[in-house]
Amino acid sequence: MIEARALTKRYGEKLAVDDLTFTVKPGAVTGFLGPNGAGKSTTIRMIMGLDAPTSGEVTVNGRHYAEHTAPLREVGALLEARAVHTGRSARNHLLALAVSNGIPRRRVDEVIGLVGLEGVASKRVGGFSLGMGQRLGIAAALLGDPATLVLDEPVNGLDPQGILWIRNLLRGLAQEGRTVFVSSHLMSEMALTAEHLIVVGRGRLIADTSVSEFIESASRNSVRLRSPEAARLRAALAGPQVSVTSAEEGLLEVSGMTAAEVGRIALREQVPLEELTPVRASLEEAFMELTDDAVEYGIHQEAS
Ligand SMILES: Nc1ncnc2c1ncn2[C@@H]1O[C@H](COP(=O)(O)OP(=O)(O)OP(=O)(O)O)[C@@H](O)[C@H]1O
Repeated sequence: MIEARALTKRYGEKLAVDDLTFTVKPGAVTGFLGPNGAGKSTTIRMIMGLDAPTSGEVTVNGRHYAEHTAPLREVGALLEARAVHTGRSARNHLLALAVSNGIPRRRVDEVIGLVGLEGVASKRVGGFSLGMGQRLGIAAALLGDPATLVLDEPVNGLDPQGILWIRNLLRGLAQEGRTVFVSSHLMSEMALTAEHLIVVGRGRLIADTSVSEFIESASRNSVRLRSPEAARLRAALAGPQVSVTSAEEGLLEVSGMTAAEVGRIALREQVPLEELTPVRASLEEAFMELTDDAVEYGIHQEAS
């Protein structure tokens, strides 16, 4: 369990994390979502005791990170992907971590098996691919068999096979009853991996909700239709909550009405329809809409 209360971090003038209060519960994958610069990494560093809050606090399994006597057994972390440049083998890297944290040596081979690195465990880590490096990072996070896992952008730079592997692994770990908190700036990836979402923008909390509710609330749905009498239909569709646009002659895009409602009006007006299609906003669009004014280096700023 991770609990943040009024968590705030200021770097000089910059408020990187602004009064965040949220709880990450065990038994589900919780996505930590926000555009670049939203404050995700800063929040994760404070969870892991690598950065001190300016005000507020965050606890893991009921205590501040620094108060745990055996932190690796409480919380495992994969921080922003960076290759471990070392001449050590993967097994020796993990062994060193285990020994210095009072973890039995046999656990090393267990985690190597869990992440599928058996074949390369005696190879130098310095020569690992990004995907192998990520697996090794996850092995290190799992070493202490922690109840809580925190992963910062674990799928960055991975191929589809690697992404699928991480998705299944995280789901499995949550099913075992662990708390799994995983950051990403990719809405579509999180929708497939997470059940719950904490969404931030410019350091502030935008949403703390289930994935399905988030998509429902953020979706901007519309109806596309084609008719040889589009102009007449357009006039009949007009209303205070309805907006109609037309990108080409005969084609209308209607917001604020369901396809059924549009169909009934067309029937009433005796207007023939050649196409009537509900258009659902994509997940990325839904996410962009919600975080639009929260994007630090968004198109709007670049344009201005
Ligand atoms: N050490 C620091 N000193 C000054 N500013 C910082 C520092 N660390 C982060 N920031 C700023 O705080 C804000 C939040 O950064 P953070 O890295 O937490 O965002 P993020 O959501 O993880 O973004 P990304 O997806 O790009 O990693 C950004 O404006 C960043 O420039």
